[in-house]
Amino acid sequence: MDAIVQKKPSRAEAEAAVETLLRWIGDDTTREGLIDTPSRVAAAYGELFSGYGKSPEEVLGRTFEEVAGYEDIVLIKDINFFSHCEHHLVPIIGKAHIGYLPDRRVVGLSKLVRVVDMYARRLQTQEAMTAQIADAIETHLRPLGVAVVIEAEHMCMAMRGIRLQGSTTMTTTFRGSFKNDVNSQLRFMTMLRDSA
Ligand SMILES: Nc1nc2c(ncn2[C@@H]2O[C@H](COP(=O)(O)OP(=O)(O)OP(=O)(O)O)[C@@H](O)[C@H]2O)c(=O)[nH]1
Ligand SMILES: [Zn+2]
Repeated sequence: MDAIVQKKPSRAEAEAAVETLLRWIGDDTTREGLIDTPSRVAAAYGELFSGYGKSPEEVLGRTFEEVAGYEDIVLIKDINFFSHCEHHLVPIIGKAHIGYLPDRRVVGLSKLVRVVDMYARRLQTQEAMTAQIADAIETHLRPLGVAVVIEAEHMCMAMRGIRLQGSTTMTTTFRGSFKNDVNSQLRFMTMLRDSA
């Protein structure tokens, strides 16, 4: 979901909404500690959800080919991220692992981390985030294959609702050679596990 169709409210409207929520939970928004909270929350949301202002083209637009003929899997693991679930606006805390099989072109390693960061800084489900990262790499890098694994804990399950702490959800997306060739998939999973 890249297109934002609704009109963006003003900063003042956002702050007023936070103030309403604070009153709704039962606190006194005129007390000293809360006076600046609507403004702080608006600023924090700007940072926590800055991923809406970025696009995968921007992040993955620059690729290079001078890799001395390297043509094996590139795997970057343990990319830590914080996101927020789209159902409750509560944190999702996790790690992403990305592998791709280059078709001549590679991308700067930090750009893979930036792609994770961009999608993490939007409201998410874990499944969507996994697929979006794979899509972005597939579309902009055109590798022979891409594999994305995400492991995460959902605070909306730990802090509220079912109140289950310490569980990890794993999602995987395999594209291209990783989807079509079980051996590539196994190799990726083995590299991930063995380097743990
Ligand atoms: N599939 C999926 N579900 C998620 C994710 N994050 C949160 N959820 C779930 O989204 C569901 C929303 O269910 P609802 O019944 O609409 O909302 P709810 O009444 O707040 O649900 P409970 O959490 O069971 O109290 C819950 O089961 C959450 O655990 C995610 O990334 N992927
Ligand atoms: Zn949730």
